[in-house]
Amino acid sequence: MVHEIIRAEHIQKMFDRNQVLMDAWLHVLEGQTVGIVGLDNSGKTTFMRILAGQLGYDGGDIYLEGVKIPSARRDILSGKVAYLGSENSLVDELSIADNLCVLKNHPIRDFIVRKKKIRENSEKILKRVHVDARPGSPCSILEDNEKQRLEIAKVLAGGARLVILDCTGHTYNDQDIRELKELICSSYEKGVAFIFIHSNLEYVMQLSDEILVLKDGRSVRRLPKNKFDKQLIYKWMVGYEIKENSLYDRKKLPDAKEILRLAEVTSDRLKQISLEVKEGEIVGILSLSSRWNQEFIDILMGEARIESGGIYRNGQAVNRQFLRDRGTVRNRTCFMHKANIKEELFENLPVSQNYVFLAQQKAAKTPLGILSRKIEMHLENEKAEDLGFSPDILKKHVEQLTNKELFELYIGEIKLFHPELLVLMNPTENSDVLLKEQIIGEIVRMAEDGIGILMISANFKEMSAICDRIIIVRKGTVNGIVDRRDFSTVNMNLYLE
Ligand SMILES: Nc1ncnc2c1ncn2[C@@H]1O[C@H](COP(=O)(O)OP(=O)(O)OP(=O)(O)O)[C@@H](O)[C@H]1O
Repeated sequence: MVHEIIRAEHIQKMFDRNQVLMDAWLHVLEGQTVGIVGLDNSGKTTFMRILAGQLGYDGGDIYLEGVKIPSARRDILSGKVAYLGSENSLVDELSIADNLCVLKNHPIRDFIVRKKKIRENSEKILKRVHVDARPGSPCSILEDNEKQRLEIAKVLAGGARLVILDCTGHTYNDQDIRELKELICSSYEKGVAFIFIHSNLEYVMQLSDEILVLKDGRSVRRLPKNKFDKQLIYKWMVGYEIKENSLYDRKKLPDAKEILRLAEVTSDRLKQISLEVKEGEIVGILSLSSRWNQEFIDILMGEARIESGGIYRNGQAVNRQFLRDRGTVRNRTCFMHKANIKEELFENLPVSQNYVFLAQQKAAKTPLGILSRKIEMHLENEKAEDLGFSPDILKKHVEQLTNKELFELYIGEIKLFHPELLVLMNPTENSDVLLKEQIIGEIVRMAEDGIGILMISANFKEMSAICDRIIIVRKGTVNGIVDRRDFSTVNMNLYLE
């Protein structure tokens, strides 16, 4: 007989006067993965944190392994349900073995025996989760997805029966999804179950046995695997029909000049990378390594050194100082990594004041004072609409912004700078299907305005909707360049394997 691990009925939750969950329900059986999908703010994370005992709730019932759990006994849930969010809990500076700390409740009688056991157990776990590293190595050497698999193994070793993977903001590629699926399936024999949340519906469909659609705080549909249908699921999520990754018309600008060129750039992780971006072009880089991506960005931003090769802007060789000076009259570059947007802003100030700082940076660092109020008023009165967002956003503090508003703010900032080069890293990461369409549409419009765009992502489908060509990076080097007209016929996986 298949056992039920968790069942939740009519869950309700208020934050202040905001009713976030109205009627959320689900049940998960042993040996099953349930995918949960819904637009941003539909209440997925709140619901999951309630199931994991991290948050209380105002109405409804939760049953764990058939037993009703009193709402005051959240500790029972947190003992059996592990919630793994987008931020991983491993400490980069500690060794993998220390992070796993697999020996629980052992009296430390013999330090050497203990160390040996920890190492042996860590080796077993590393092998099981297909991570090719030594237990003594620091966690910082691992890719994000390797860290996630280790975390799963860790919570399972700690006795979790339900593992919730709330990874909306996590960047996966097909290989990562295959590895994750293998780990999930091999864990079923331990009598456990999983919940998987991600903004990429295809990944959710690949990993799940059932999908639950959450809309405005209510569970609205539950579908078994043989009924999965992307368009239908989007319709339930959004409320009307929507097409994802529709192909955009891309026109080449006549006499477009070269904006950026890399000639055989080599560094610690980059091996002889050559590429160019012209005005109005969208050039994709399909790379599956987050560490390679980071180093590539660091080099483009002058934060990391290159060992050989050259970087050219508008045909001129440039140095690190020039690259560091982005957003200036000389170096009209904007960089957008959605996950980091907030880091570039002052969270406790209203949006309008953030713009004052940005505008001042642009206007050669004029002192604050009358000028700032002038810019603020200008923004409030005229500029907000030009920049594409509602005046209401200007008054909000950055920390109160929704995902959509943050994006609009960022686009506003880009427009304020009129860059000639825009570097994007995973631009639609952590966005629901509606916001994704908005972001992609905005990128195309900026290219039409002549901005040269370099888009780094692991999402081929999305890139192929808008890019003029895609550069495929494998093991640090360019493994192929595919032109737009060949996107539909070329099998990208061949370049990545
Ligand atoms: N601690 C909190 N205090 C006040 N409001 C909150 C809190 N946590 C969440 N909310 C609100 O609850 C609503 C639902 O948020 P939640 O994160 O559960 O949705 P979600 O579907 O997981 O969205 P996303 O995919 O964007 O993470 C949002 O309006 C959010 O602002």
